[in-house]
Parts: sequence; structure tokens; C-alpha cells
Amino acid sequence: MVLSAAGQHLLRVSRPGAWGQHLLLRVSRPGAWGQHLLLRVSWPGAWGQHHLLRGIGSVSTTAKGFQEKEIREKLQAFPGGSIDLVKQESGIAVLTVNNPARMNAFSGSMMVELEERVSQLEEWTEGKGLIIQGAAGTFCSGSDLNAVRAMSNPQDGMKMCMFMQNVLIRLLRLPLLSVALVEGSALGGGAELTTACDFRLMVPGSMIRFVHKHMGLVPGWGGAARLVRIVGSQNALKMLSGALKVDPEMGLQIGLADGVLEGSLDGSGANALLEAEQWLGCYTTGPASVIRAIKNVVVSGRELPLDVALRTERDVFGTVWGGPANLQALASKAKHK
Ligand SMILES: CC[C@H](C(=O)O)C(=O)SCCNC(=O)CCNC(=O)[C@H](O)C(C)(C)COP(=O)(O)OP(=O)(O)OC[C@H]1O[C@@H](n2cnc3c(N)ncnc32)[C@H](O)[C@@H]1OP(=O)(O)O
Repeated sequence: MVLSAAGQHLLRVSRPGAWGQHLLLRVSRPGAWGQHLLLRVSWPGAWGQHHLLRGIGSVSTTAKGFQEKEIREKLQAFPGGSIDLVKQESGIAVLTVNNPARMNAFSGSMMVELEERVSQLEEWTEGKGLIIQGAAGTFCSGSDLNAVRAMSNPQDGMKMCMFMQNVLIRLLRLPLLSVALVEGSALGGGAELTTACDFRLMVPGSMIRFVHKHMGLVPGWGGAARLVRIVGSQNALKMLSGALKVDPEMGLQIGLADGVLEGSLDGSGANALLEAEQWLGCYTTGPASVIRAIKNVVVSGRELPLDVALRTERDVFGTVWGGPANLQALASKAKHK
């Protein structure tokens, strides 16, 4: 099926075989890079809840010449900072983008570390929630411009973009309720990172800003596609074409922000993190199996065709029906007044 043929851009969607196989999107873009972009989405059929996540999460984004090992090695050549993960007893993990000397910009090694942390979270079966924050009171200023300058040829840019698209879509699909805690600035790739979370909480004085236009770019980490789904195409168009500074008030108004916190009392960020944990706790109360199932049915409802999403919902339902939490609720004759 050709969705768009404006003489230059072709988007062909073919769906070989029945559900459970592959969705192939071929985007031919003659001209500029003269390359094909091939997205292969694998949706395995028989999903237990644990496998559901893997199924949805197993998007591999490949393009001509894209080798994950190669790009990992290339990214590792730009070290600095870290991505720190603390998994807490409460079932809420805290992931910190930590490169304060560069306003938490993503060095190459941090991109690789983010992928490793996402893998760890995919294996964390007790988890219910995730808060992503920046170190030292600011969120993230996007890609490290030193790495960007050194990788400014289109081939390297494409590879980095595909690596980050994969990581961020896996992050969004984790069976955890995720929150971006935005203090200070979320710029460029930092703004894109906020859209890879289920919710965004902002503190007074913070901003989310897609500065890509001012860099002669568009988002490449999947941030535009996700932004459209969060705020709608009108607002996304304004945000991207105006490189708008979205403050908490505007964030709430357009649905980008899910809440405004009081924020840090002493500049340490500790208060904002506590507030974010309290906010998230309202949604993560309950057994991990149920919270994770909720996230999974929402992800499938959002991302899969309706018939497939319905089948997935049925499969996930089967994992909680008659489960410990369900039996306990039935035995307690719970009333929902
Ligand atoms: C756009 C696409 C791309 C992607 O999606 O992959 C990107 O994300 S490109 C990066 C987009 N971000 C920027 O262009 C940010 C540029 N920086 C700024 O606008 C400011 O530094 C700001 C607003 C983040 C902070 O301003 P402030 O006055 O408070 O502090 P400084 O400017 O003095 O910054 C302190 C220190 O951090 C370095 N810095 C900040 N951002 C980056 C960055 N993205 N990469 C590398 N280094 C960064 C800045 O140069 C200063 O270092 P210093 O050695 O002290 O000069």
C-alpha cells in the first residue's frame, strides 16, 4: 500500500501472512541519502504476560548498513557522564541522566549505557514504576554537541538516530509506569526523552523545548511521532516549528505535562523526586502483576491494530484472571464506593 507518493517519498506497508508475523514499513527516500529505511516489527503470537512485553518491545529498526555493534563502538568513542539506575523496594526505580558538567547532555557512552539500563529494567519482574530525572537540578540538554559535531555526516547521524529510536521505544514499552521529572531544561534529545515516558511532571521554572529547528534538524529519536500522539498534530507542529519553550503552565494546557510539582526547596532536587514518587505512588499501588498488566494492555491498545490489541488484551487478562490479587479481592468482597 502506497500511503504517500508526493513524487519523492513513498511509504509502503506490507503485512505478509496473518497476525503474528511482521509489519514491514519501507520508506524510500530518493535524493538526500538515497537510502531505504526498513522497520521490521515482530509481534509474536502466543503471549504470556511476560512475553507480551518482549513481543511489543522487540522492534528492530534496521537500515541499509546499520549494524548495532558498529554504532555501539562508535558511540563508545565519545565518553563522559553516566546513566545511573536505582531499583527500590517500593517497585519504583529511579534513572538519572548524569553529566552535570554538560547540563546532562548525552555523550555516546551514555547512549550505550541507557540501552543497558533499559535491558536491566526489562528483566526486573518486580518493578512497577520508573522515574527519569537529570542530575543536579536540570533534566537533559540533548545530545552532547561535541559528539554531534564529530558525527555530523548523514550516515553516522542515521545510525545514532536508529540506535536511540530503538532504545527509547523499548523504554516507553516497559511494563512500568514511567515519569519524566523535568527540572531545569529538557532540550533537543532531552525533550525527546520526556516523550518516551508515560507521564511528564514539571517543576516551576522548568521547560521542555524541541530546539531541533534551530539546529537545522527535526527530531530523530522518535520524539516527533510520540509528541503528535501526546499533544496532537496542531500543538506538535507549533512546538517544533516555533521551537517553543513549553513551561509548566503551557505544558498542562496542551497535555504535555501531567502535573506541576512544587519543586526543589534547596536546589538539590530531592524534594522534587520525593513529590514525583508520591505522585506516581497513586498509580503504582497494588500488585506488580496487575500494574504491569495495565501498562501492557494500554501499550497494545495504543500501538497495535484493534483486532490484534483485542487479542492481546484477552491474553493479558488471562494472566491476571484467577490470580492471587483477583482471588484475594473476591474473597474480601471488596466494595468500590
Ligand atoms: C537537536 C538534535 C539533537 C538530538 O536530538 O540528538 C540534540 O539534542 S543537539 C543538542 C541540543 N541542545 C543544545 O543545543 C543545548 C545547547 N546549550 C544550551 O542551550 C545551554 O548550554 C543550556 C540552556 C543548556 C544551559 O545554559 P546555561 O547558561 O545555564 O549553562 P552553559 O551554557 O554555561 O552550559 C554549561 C556547560 O554545559 C555545556 N553544554 C550544555 N549543553 C550541552 C550539550 N548539548 N552538549 C555539550 N555541552 C553542553 C556548555 O557548553 C557549558 O560547558 P562549558 O565547558 O562550561 O562551556
